[in-house]
Amino acid sequence: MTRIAIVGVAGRMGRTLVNAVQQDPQASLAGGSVEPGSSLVGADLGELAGLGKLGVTAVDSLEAIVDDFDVLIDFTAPRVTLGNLAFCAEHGKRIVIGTTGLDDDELAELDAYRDRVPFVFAPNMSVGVNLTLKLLQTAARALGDEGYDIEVVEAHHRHKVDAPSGTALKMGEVVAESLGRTLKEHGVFERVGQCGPRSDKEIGFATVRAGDIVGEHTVMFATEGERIEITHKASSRMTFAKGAVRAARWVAERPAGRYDMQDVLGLAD
Ligand SMILES: NC(=O)C1=CN([C@@H]2O[C@H](COP(=O)(O)OP(=O)(O)OC[C@H]3O[C@@H](n4cnc5c(N)ncnc54)[C@H](OP(=O)(O)O)[C@@H]3O)[C@@H](O)[C@H]2O)C=CC1
Ligand SMILES: O=C(O)C1=N[C@H](C(=O)O)C[C@H](O)C1
Repeated sequence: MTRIAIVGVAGRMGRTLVNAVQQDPQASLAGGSVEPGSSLVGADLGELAGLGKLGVTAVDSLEAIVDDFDVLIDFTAPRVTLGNLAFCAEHGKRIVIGTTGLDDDELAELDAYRDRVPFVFAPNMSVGVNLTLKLLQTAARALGDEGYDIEVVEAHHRHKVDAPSGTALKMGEVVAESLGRTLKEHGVFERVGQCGPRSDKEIGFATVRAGDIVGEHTVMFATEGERIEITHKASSRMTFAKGAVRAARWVAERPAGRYDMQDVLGLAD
């Protein structure tokens, strides 16, 4: 049985994760945290998640539950996540990180923990998106150098704070790597005004934010006469939450290292 605690348990993903842990017979809900000073400290996690009382209450400090859990699941914000990674290093815990929007410095800071903490870090925990990454690798190798323009389009709910999504960036990176390109050199994140025609090798990104869209990603390979689109649409956050719980069970048995969902799902090259 893997004992799991959830950081940001009152958030959109936090509440969904409570449901996913409860549905998994090999996982138990060991605790959950909310932001320090939150009015939800002491709230029952089951009630937060719409499941009725579970007898496990929200805390505002991981110290309070440090002996109760084996693996932390964190879908919050970059600085919060990095603090929790340090906590895990100090206390011999494991962590699954779904947080997106880390900048280059934050990514370097995260990476520095790879020898000290077993952790899974992935911008999208769904099986479907991770399979899509493999399809993109194949498509990019076959089409990318044959005159096909590559564009990534993503759509999310109106509350999302980072753009492009972590998944869109990952999709762009996979395509770029397959073609010996980099997003630093070839990524185009804005087109406005007299921006001129596109260049052959650029990889463009477009972002939609509207209503309650859970998460949609399309990578387009377009040339004269045809267009191929590889699309993933999430219709429920449970797909991410179930993946995260699967990752928590998986990482509970692993030595220190930085892993992603391709490792968890056995899809890594
Ligand atoms: N990898 C994946 O598969 C997925 C990743 N994500 C990513 O997960 C992240 C969260 O998304 P979402 O759930 O929609 O966002 P929410 O804003 O709904 O949830 C984040 C929660 O974290 C809480 N929080 C902030 N600081 C702390 C703290 N110090 N301790 C404990 N809790 C804290 C917030 O509380 P408060 O509201 O009080 O500030 C909030 O409840 C985003 O980066 C998103 O992109 C989302 C879905 C899937
Ligand atoms: O913020 C979200 O909601 C999501 N974020 C992730 C991302 O940035 O890729 C994954 C998913 O699409 C939902």
